[in-house]
Amino acid sequence: MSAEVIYGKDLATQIRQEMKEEVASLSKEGIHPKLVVIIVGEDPASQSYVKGKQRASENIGMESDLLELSADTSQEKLLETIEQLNSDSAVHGILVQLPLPDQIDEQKVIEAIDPKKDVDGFHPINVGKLMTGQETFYPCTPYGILVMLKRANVTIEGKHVVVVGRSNLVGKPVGQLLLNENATVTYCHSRTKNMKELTQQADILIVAVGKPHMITGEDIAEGAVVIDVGVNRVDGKLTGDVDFESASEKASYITPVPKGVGPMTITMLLHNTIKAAKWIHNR
Ligand SMILES: NC(=O)C1=CN([C@@H]2O[C@H](COP(=O)(O)OP(=O)(O)OC[C@H]3O[C@@H](n4cnc5c(N)ncnc54)[C@H](OP(=O)(O)O)[C@@H]3O)[C@@H](O)[C@H]2O)C=CC1
Ligand SMILES: Nc1nc(=O)c2c([nH]1)NC[C@@H]1CN(c3ccc(C(=O)N[C@@H](CCC(=O)O)C(=O)O)cc3)C=[N+]21
Repeated sequence: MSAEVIYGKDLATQIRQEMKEEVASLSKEGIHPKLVVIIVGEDPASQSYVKGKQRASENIGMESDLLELSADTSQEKLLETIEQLNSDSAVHGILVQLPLPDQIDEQKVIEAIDPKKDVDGFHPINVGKLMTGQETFYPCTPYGILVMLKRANVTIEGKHVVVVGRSNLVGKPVGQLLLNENATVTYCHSRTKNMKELTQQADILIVAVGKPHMITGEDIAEGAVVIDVGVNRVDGKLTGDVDFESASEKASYITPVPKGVGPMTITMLLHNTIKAAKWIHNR
């Protein structure tokens, strides 16, 4: 079998066009969705992601600010900045780019963001809502994966989903989101034994680890759907956690890196910001 490639990039372009129209129509009613991204320090990868987020917001006519804080910013200063944005009614979404420098407690920062402006969906209140199946902001990467699967007409209900990786950012929430869609979910992580036996049983395999090409054609079943979340820079080029060449010979659907999950992550961030603005205005 030769896999059909799910290009998140093309889907993202399509969805962003729809969002552009929505932003324009909200604007006529005096609602101007606005996102603020905070970045602490000068990590080049983080800089590149936040630039992408800025560009995407501007392209759909959404207001977006970037606050660049120096690498030695104190936790107190960052919390103060978040507090100001929480009370600024023109701001609907707040995203603090992770990871943060060592002097800052990531969990404290996440908990400082008003849950109604938490467009990453990382606040414990929103995590709890996702877990209990309530309407909330879904974390952008998991939500993007769900939308990709749905638009490719992949059935989720009753399927065995194997998630490799259990971070709070990606692995755990993507499993929860697909459990809510009635999948049967298995998580693998660094202490998992016989991982290959598990990945080979997956109808849908989601890989979010950060190790280039750790999953190959050998690790998957014939006809599996393979979602590659990994973004690794190898010799200056982006590559995923999945060896695309060998995996695409066996998979039924596969996502590439780049142009796969990444552009969908940004798209869902914009979606969540529009949702935040609509909620505040009871729309
Ligand atoms: N495309 C996109 O939009 C996004 C892409 N990413 C990318 O996705 C990848 C994962 O990100 P993130 O979840 O934040 O990463 P983390 O480093 O937070 O988590 C990595 C996970 O992989 C597990 N792991 C590590 N080694 C192995 C192994 N040998 N076998 C099985 N599991 C292993 C870890 O297990 P344990 O818990 O036991 O340590 C951990 O749960 C990265 O490449 C990142 O750049 C991230 C966010 C968005
Ligand atoms: N608070 C927070 N929220 C995040 O959502 C968050 C974060 N911190 N920290 C880092 C990770 C990583 N992440 C990506 C987003 C887009 C691409 C993306 O668009 N990638 C393009 C390529 C971009 C390029 O060329 O550099 C692609 O895969 O095609 C990748 C990775 C969001 N993250």
